[in-house]
Amino acid sequence: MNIALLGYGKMGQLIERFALQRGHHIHLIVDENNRSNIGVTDMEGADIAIDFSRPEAAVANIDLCFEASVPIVVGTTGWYEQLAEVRKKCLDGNKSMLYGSNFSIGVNIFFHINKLLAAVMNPYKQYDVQVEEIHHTQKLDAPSGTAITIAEGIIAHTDTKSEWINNLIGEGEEQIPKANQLLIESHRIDDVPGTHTVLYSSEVDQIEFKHTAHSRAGFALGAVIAAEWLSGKTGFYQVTEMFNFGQSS
Ligand SMILES: NC(=O)C1=CN([C@@H]2O[C@H](COP(=O)(O)OP(=O)(O)OC[C@H]3O[C@@H](n4cnc5c(N)ncnc54)[C@H](OP(=O)(O)O)[C@@H]3O)[C@@H](O)[C@H]2O)C=CC1
Ligand SMILES: O=C(O)C1=N[C@H](C(=O)O)C[C@H](O)C1
Repeated sequence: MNIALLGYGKMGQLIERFALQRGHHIHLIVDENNRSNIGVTDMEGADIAIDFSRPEAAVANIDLCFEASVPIVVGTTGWYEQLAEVRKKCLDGNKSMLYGSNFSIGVNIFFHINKLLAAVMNPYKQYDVQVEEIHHTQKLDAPSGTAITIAEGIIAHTDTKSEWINNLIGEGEEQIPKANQLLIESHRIDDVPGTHTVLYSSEVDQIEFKHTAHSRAGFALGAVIAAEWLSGKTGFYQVTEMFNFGQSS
């Protein structure tokens, strides 16, 4: 495939490496030198675009791909308050898009088991649940997109929780969650690629369910595989739809 890379930072550069390894061609790289001039004609000849840019840039990049009728895989997080609007544009215009807070296979297995675990824990009201995420200090958004997906999976399977709140540790006063609120605690520590933990705590014990990324390689390879999966499809997809781990909701 001819790939347009929208964003050429830590992830964009790694995605280029995996894409070349898998026999793809990099058709266009949008970086700080050319991003103010990119238009529909620059997208001509691209079979697919992969966006790993910045929260405030993602939606404009998606719009450009819709206008150019180039399918787009979006890994950028921090723009999900506009998700419903983007989904409508995609479906109304008969365009093609796949997005996901995390493209690694390990985290997608984690997402699946997280929902099963939440359903198992639901009757045991003596346990309170919390999500923790740790990322490098350059991360722009908090909580991480992955932590939001985890929290949504728990809320969907837990009677007592109806919304999440976030405390970014070290940044201002911490909120105390109400009984219906699921706390996501965010920590920023140099060089951490991404660690997510779900904790169920009672007076007598604690259950911890944890995923630790050792590098960004799983995210980058997953994004290239997602582009291959989206190729030839029309519609609006989430990364979780690429996997079939058996019964889930
Ligand atoms: N879904 C997943 O599996 C994963 C998602 N992510 C997400 O991907 C995003 C990028 O992460 P990462 O690569 O680590 O971040 P980086 O900051 O290393 O790279 C982002 C790059 O995008 C550039 N950029 C800014 N504006 C635009 C624009 N309008 N068009 C194209 N590029 C632009 C930035 O340039 P400049 O610095 O000049 O602004 C920067 O080079 C984040 O939102 C992160 O949360 C990260 C890992 C995995
Ligand atoms: O910014 C990052 O680095 C990451 N962002 C994604 C997120 O917000 O969940 C995925 C991964 O954890 C790394």
